[in-house]
Amino acid sequence: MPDTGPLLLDAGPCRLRPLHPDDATTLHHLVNDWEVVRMLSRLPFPYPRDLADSWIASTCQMQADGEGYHFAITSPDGVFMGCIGVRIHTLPQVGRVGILGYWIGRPYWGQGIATHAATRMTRWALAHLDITALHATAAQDNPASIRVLEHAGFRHCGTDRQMFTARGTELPVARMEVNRTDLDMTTAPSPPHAPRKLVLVSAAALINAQGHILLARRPEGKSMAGLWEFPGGKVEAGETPEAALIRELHEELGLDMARACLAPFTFASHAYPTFDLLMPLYICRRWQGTPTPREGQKLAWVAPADLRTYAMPEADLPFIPLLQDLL
Ligand SMILES: Nc1nc2c([nH]c(=O)n2[C@H]2C[C@H](O)[C@@H](COP(=O)(O)OP(=O)(O)OP(=O)(O)O)O2)c(=O)[nH]1
Ligand SMILES: [Mg+2]
Repeated sequence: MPDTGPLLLDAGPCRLRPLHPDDATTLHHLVNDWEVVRMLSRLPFPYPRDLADSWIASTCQMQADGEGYHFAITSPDGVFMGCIGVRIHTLPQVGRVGILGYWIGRPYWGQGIATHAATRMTRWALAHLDITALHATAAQDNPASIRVLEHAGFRHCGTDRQMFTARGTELPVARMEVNRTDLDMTTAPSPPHAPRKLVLVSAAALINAQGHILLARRPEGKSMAGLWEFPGGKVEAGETPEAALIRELHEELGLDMARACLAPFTFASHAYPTFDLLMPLYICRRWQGTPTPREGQKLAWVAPADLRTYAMPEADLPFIPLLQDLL
């Protein structure tokens, strides 16, 4: 089951919350509009009233099964304005991806609501769901929707043709995609020709009595959100790598430990698109306290054989066989 946390999200001037059966009347009133439906590939026009009920029921089931996460888009005082959702698909070679879809009722067009909702949903989905990327399509004659996706961080990755049920025909669509690296590039742009930055990070493989390793999921809002990492953080000016790690493990997990409990194991040296990472990894088997997520991160004790099932930052991948050999 993915880590979905409380499914109530702030998205600038709007809120996202799960759909409930009481939404059906308003949802039907807003979506049964030719100007809305003609841009949505799978919806019929007219949109039957009972389809609103069965759709809402199916979103609850999809969420319970971990197959889709659908939200009502509301104003801060709860006025229903549209829907947004992610459906999980497993693609050959690529693995699990989310398919983003949304619509806004016509009275609420032109206020940037779709952009706020899609931006928040994209960040949430990549931080909380076990997917490698989000995909979306938009009809080529719907430039407003293409712009929404661009603002949310999606890049164009081709064109296709898709059936539009309401229009009774196939139409050309823009295919768009965003992954975690794309988001990091848009949130931390570096000027062209800026010198590359070397970032020094200390990290720990905490190993418990069962020989399991503690991984932490980087929370929404941080770079690489949604990837599982070894707890730790950046070495600050004037700090030794060990002092930085002791400080980070206290700040992030509430643990206390002695310098002598940190055994240097190996290091990562990795060129990310926007910086170079140098990261010593220490082994630690003794500490005081129980690891407690203090920064909203999810924690998991992972058997060495299962490490590959957790999506990790690229720099960490060489650690996996070394830790499996050690343990
Ligand atoms: N802690 C940790 N960071 C990693 C790992 N692999 C990896 O590429 N990194 C990268 C992600 C970040 O770019 C950087 C660590 O930065 P961070 O955001 O965790 O730093 P921090 O804990 O000091 O947090 P902040 O105050 O800067 O937000 O190193 C890893 O296994 N553990
Ligand atoms: Mg950190």
